[in-house]
Amino acid sequence: MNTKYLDLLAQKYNSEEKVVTEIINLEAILNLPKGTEHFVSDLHGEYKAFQHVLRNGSGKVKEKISDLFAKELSEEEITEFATLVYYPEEKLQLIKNNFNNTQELNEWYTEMIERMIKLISYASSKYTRSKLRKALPEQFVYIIEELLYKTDEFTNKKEYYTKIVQEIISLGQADKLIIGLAYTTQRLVVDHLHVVGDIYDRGPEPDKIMETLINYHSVDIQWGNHDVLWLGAFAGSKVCLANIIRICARYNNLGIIEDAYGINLRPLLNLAEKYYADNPAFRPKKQPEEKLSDYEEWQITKIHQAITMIQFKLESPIIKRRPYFNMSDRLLLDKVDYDKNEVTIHGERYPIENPCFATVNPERPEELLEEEAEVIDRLLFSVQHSEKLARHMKFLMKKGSLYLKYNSNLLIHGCIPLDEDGNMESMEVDGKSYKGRELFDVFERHLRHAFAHPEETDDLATDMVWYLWTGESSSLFGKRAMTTFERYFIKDKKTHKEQKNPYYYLREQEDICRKILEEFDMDPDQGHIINGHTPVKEIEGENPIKANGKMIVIDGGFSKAYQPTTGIAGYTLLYNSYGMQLVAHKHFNSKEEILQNGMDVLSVKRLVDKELERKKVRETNVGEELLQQVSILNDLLEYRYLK
Ligand SMILES: O=P(O)(O)OC[C@H]1O[C@](O)(COP(=O)(O)O)[C@@H](O)[C@@H]1O
Ligand SMILES: [Mn+2]
Repeated sequence: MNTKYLDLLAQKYNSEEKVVTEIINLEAILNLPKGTEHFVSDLHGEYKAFQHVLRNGSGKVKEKISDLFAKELSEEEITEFATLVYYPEEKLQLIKNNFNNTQELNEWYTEMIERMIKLISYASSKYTRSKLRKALPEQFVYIIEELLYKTDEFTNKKEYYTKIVQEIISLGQADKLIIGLAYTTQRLVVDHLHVVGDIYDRGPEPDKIMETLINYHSVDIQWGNHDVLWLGAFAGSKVCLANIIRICARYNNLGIIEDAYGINLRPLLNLAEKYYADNPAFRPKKQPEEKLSDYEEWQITKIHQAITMIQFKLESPIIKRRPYFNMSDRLLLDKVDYDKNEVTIHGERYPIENPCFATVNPERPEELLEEEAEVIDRLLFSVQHSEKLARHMKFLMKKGSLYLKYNSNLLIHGCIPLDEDGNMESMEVDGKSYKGRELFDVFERHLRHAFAHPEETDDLATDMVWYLWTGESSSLFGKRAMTTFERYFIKDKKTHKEQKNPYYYLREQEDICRKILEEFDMDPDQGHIINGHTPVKEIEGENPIKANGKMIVIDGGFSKAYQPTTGIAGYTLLYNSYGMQLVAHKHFNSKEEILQNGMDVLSVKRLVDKELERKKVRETNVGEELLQQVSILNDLLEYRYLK
């Protein structure tokens, strides 16, 4: 061990006792049961549903309450108490309205505080006191610790505790304390959160999800194809930018661009008003509760067309300057007969429905009008200067990666590109061929480079970010080609089909999953692949657990727009010291419904894997780090303090 480093460390641990204490502390932590990991994916802007899953810890909160209180509380009381833990502010308000006098209310407060303290004591039993302290509401740490660590045998203290609780109530602090305790419980129930991609697009509030994640105690993110699209836009890719605005227009979410991120859409609207009219193919998709005036709907329809055409035009030069992207089939603007409104795809001619080619010059279809070029430049400037978006994108970079190896599991959003025989599929980038893990690393390097150079808009790194969104060998897209053009303009549904990478049927096989785990230097006996991206079609009998449990698909099914195809809202995964549990969620309607009726949206749990012995921190990623620290501290002890 480098002695310079040890000298530096000795400044922090400047006595033998300090080193010894820290070693003992770390050893103690290593022997605690591993914390609970919570996996969610495909949130797609559905902040409220995500909040609910986070607040109830995919059912863990209620489970702990039932464990503790099943004997003394009825099912109804348990649900009511669970709701108080999920939404303390709102539930307090509702409950308080039911009381007729202060005495009744105070009795209720006393009981709830006692229950909450019991619950916290139980939920924190596998953590150190120091960790629990960090999770407690700051202004009440001292008081809660007094209440938590009371020992019932010393009954002479009982009065003292009763007094503390009474004081809290009479000082008007009971609500605050209950709210603080509720959030502490939520935090204790889940130790670490994994978001397996697709925070953005289709739903209305991705920005709020980002704020939640920024404030969350422990989280990592595996980027999804939609997240990468946003990162690309921020990193200077105009075509990614056109895509995010197109998707926001398509799902009636332009508020995200304008109101949440403060990006001015006026120039785009002016262009749209000038060149486009109503067009059924471009009307926004709405949820039943969303209302738009005819005027608003026309405006969005026009913006939708304007930005879609800009997107198609921007794709062409990239496809042409990167032949190894192998996307020349996608140069569809070149294949349109603008007089007849027909397009030739794979040798077949199709009529174009609902055309909107007013800005296209048939001689040079990819050429942007000066106005279009100006609009996209102004949009890019605005995007790159949005303070809030910058904060969100930087967080996404800091906590995110294309894949993650965590506690012997491999977490990826999309796929590992495979050929039909189950071999890693290779892709050529700038004259060199890559496959498997190496390909992931190349993709990630380019993404990070593009992000570090937002002033570059046409370099390889920036083009590669777009490739990740839509390229045939992208680990995030996982399909051969994106048929956006066909879905807007051609009636014949066979042209809409997007062929999936063989990975999506091969992943049913255990040996393929084992091979993938080995490719990532992981133990195939221990590990699992945890995958998002594709909704599990429960309706059609699809099982989210595949390949003898080696593959777990956990699309959370949060996206309302996609729920009719899945039959269930989706899945989340929990992994604690006893093993893994898959949780199936039903549709989340509203917080109000849960507050009123206590309806919880969880159902079945399937045991994915049961540990024969309870897993300890020692056997986890965190444990590995702690073990290294212990070893360094032992070196320090020997070098500095032991004669
Ligand atoms: O349903 P929409 O809005 O038409 O989007 C469809 C597009 O979304 C994609 O499915 C990608 O999004 P997902 O990652 O959510 O699957 C594309 O393959 C497809 O072209
Ligand atoms: Mn996806």
